[in-house]
Amino acid sequence: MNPLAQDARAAGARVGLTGDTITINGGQPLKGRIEVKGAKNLVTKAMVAALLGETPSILRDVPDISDVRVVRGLLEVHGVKVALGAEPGELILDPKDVESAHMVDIDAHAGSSRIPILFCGPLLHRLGEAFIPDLGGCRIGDRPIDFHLEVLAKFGAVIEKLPSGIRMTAPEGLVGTKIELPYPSVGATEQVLLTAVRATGKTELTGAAIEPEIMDLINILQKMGAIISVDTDRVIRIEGVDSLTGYTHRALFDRNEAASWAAAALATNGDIFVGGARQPEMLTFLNVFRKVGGAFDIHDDGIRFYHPGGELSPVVIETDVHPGFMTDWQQPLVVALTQAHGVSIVHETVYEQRFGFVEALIDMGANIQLQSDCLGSHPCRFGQRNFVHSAIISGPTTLHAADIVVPDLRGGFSHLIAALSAEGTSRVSNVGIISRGYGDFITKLRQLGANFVVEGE
Ligand SMILES: CC(=O)N[C@H]1[C@@H](OP(=O)(O)OP(=O)(O)OC[C@H]2O[C@@H](n3ccc(=O)[nH]c3=O)[C@H](O)[C@@H]2O)O[C@H](CO)[C@@H](O)[C@@H]1O
Ligand SMILES: C=C(OP(=O)(O)O)C(=O)O
Repeated sequence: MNPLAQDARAAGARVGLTGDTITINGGQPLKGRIEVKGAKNLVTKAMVAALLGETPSILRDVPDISDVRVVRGLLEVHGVKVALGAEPGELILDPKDVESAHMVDIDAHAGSSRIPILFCGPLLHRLGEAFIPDLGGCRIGDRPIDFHLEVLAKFGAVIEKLPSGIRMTAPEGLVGTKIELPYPSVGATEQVLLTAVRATGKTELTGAAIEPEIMDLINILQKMGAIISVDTDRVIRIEGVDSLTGYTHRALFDRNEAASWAAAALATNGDIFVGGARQPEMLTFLNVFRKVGGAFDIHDDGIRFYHPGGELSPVVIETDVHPGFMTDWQQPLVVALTQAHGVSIVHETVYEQRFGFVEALIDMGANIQLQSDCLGSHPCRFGQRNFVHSAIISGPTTLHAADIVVPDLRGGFSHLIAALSAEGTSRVSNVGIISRGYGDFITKLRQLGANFVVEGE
């Protein structure tokens, strides 16, 4: 097994996933309606924000994904009572016992998600100390946390690196500051927000990320009593306040999940109505989907994505920070691009190693060449550094069945799509990792008429 798959398998095992291998009889269009819930990349941060409130928070449309379970476990370790609310997908997060909780067993969640790093600001405010275990998340590059540590140090955190993780204290409290991010990192922007809202005085962040999930986190923090303005040119200003209350919020839908099902509709010649998907957050994706030859209808309650017949066309894509084409969308779309007539190019500019999933597609018959040059109009941070971060996809190619070990979340979903579009029977293992970000995906595949068997069921 390759090291990536080993990491992924270990991460899956850590969060207790079952039904890890599925056998797929491909070659049939996916058709039907599924619903997407709140975004993994917002919900997990919204759960952390509840730590900042003096009163309980209510979060709605929480998806049943393992990243939510990991963050729930971390919050409970820190004394937050987490209970299910009256409506399906509703969580009630009560932080009143945080001060009296002991930090035990936090290491049990090490390596399962990247979220623990975002506990630092809230815990420093509430307890004056924080311990962060080794982080997980998809292995799609080095994934350093230098921006996070620099940001926290600027607020006044004292950081001590230990063999088992990172310990932080704030002997003088946390004080607002001026910060400039060298790259608009989603996580580092969230770190600033979650720390600045309760810091003493004002914070000015330039070079901020402005993804829709960040804007929704800002909505939540404002509901809690924070004062945050988002100005032009990636500048966010925060005025610290003395206390925050809990919030009630319905999470933004998961645009990454929606784009993945859209790509599945295109690659399998299918027709999928994604309930809960909205146009504004998907504008950039929809343009590319249309250029490739996919069709969509926007409805009040979701978006219908379908293959309208005819040939698919090649495209040139560069992934980028918002409002660009999101990095999490490229893997599922690449499967559809193997069916386009001509040469497509994908230049990945956000992560330096996000083409690990391509090896399995090549084994299945795809014609994909990987390059370390920047194959796009923008030279990126990875050019001239031997990172294989551009792909040339020549199509159409018939995909045939294979045995695949899923390497990471989005790569894994793209492997599912490939197996569903390929003729024959594929065995896809380590699918548990897909539950990190795709709630109930086995049920949804059934709703869409996929022909597969979960081993052991
Ligand atoms: C849980 C979550 O929300 N994950 C999303 C988040 O990840 P995440 O928040 O980890 O991604 P970032 O935006 O921080 O990373 C972007 C780039 O900045 C670099 N970087 C980041 C932090 C740091 O301290 N130093 C540094 O060099 C990263 O290596 C990467 O090359 O945004 C990514 C980019 O939209 C998405 O793909 C992930 O799905
Ligand atoms: C890379 C991803 O997530 P994470 O940052 O949680 O690993 C993803 O959602 O595709």
